[in-house]
Amino acid sequence: MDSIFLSEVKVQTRLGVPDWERMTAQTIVLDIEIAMPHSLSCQSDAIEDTIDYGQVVSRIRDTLQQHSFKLVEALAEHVCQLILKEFGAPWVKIKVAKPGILPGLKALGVSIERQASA
Ligand SMILES: Nc1nc2c(c(=O)[nH]1)N=C([C@H](O)[C@@H](O)CO)CN2
Repeated sequence: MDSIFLSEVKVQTRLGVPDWERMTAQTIVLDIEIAMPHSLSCQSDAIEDTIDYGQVVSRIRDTLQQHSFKLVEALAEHVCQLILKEFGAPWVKIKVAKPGILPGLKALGVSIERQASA
């Protein structure tokens, strides 16, 4: 399986269980792996034959600016479903990290993976 990876993508979004936390945007960090539907672009050298990672990042920033979530789990699911449906990926794995939330640790969050439904 060929895949695209996006490491430590910083995104501004409103996220958190308490209402006050969702009143202003905070920085979250995403690590994303996206399976490619095929490996055609390796031979064709054409952007049309692959998932354009620049468009993926742009779409994620756009949707997370418009939406607000309480849980990192719900945010991760939203981004997974967007990538599967809008970019035709067969599989995606996402790690969502919230840095600097609790004292004594660098970041916390979730990692989920999803497959496109048949
Ligand atoms: N499993 C989770 N636990 C918690 C979350 C979450 O998104 N998933 N969020 C919070 C709060 O938003 C916290 O990060 C800041 O007040 C607590 N636990």
